Amino acid sequence: MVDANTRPLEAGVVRDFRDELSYGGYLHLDRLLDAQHPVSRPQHHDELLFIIQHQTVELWLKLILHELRTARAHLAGDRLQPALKQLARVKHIQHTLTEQWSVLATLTPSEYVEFRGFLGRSSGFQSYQYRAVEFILGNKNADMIDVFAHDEHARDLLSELLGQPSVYDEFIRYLHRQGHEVPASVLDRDVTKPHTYDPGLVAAFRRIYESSAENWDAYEACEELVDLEENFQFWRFRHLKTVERTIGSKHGTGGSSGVSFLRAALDLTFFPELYAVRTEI
Ligand code: HEM
Ligand SMILES: N[C@@H](CC(=O)c1ccccc1NC=O)C(=O)O
Repeated sequence: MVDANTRPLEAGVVRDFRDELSYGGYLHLDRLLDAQHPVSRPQHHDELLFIIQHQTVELWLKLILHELRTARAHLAGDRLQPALKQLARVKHIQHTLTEQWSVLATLTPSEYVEFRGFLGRSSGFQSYQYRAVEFILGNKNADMIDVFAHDEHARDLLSELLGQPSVYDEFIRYLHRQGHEVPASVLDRDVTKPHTYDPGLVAAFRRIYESSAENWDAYEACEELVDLEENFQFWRFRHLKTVERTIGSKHGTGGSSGVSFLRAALDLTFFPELYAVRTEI
């Protein structure tokens, strides 16, 4: 134990950053910490929580998208293990994002209603990074881009991802190159449309799951994708429950019916055949 209950600074500790890269400089903390601008008047205490909760989500979404793009490129280049490494990282980020809901759940309905009106028609529905992650995972919907008529950067990003194969498309193409029998209709599909259920693909996965020892790589990758989808659904579910306890069945600021609109998203699936194969085994 230190006598004075204080830790003396060691002689080697760097103190002069006039000519050195500092922590704040490297991370651009000046910009990062100057990006929280509550709009409520008089300023409501809890609006800072609301802003920071969303900003941290957006930072993690940026990293998820970065990792998924790289995972997709690895799959396209037949580098399965590096792709799985990126997906493992995405799964950890998803855990953090799902856990993070508990912070916002401390916002009571009476607190939120005091500044909700100041949010106007803005809504998480307009998160282009969230939509980008959905697109790269295969939940394509060109209509979603309409919301970004005001934002060229968002429109360009989403249009780019809409026209590219999803992570699932690249995985299926990889399986085909590895000699797995995959329906041509799936390989040649219009990638701007959402992936739809294909029984021929279920048959391909069934062969992989029934001879897992001989198809270990593919088998492992299938289970990683199921983890990823499940984690995505856990996030959606926590969002739904947080919304339910905060605004009940009010309509959303973005113009939707609110909770029932969000509940419908729980029926969506990125990888339907990976779920269907479970019934076949
Ligand atoms: C008290 C907190 C929150 C409430 C009451 C709430 C409410 C809603 C509602 C009602 C919608 C439906 C669209 C609309 O009409 O507005 C929605 C969508 C959405 N929200 Fe939130 N939200 C909350 C927090 C968050 C947070 C922290 C995020 C993280 C970025 C988020 C991200 C989203 C996304 C991505 C959508 C679109 C979901 C989809 O298309 O299925 N929300 N939210
Ligand atoms: N849609 C929410 C408002 C909301 O939560 C929100 C508002 C602005 C930016 C992000 C938001 N988060 C999620 O939708 C509501 O209806 O209360």
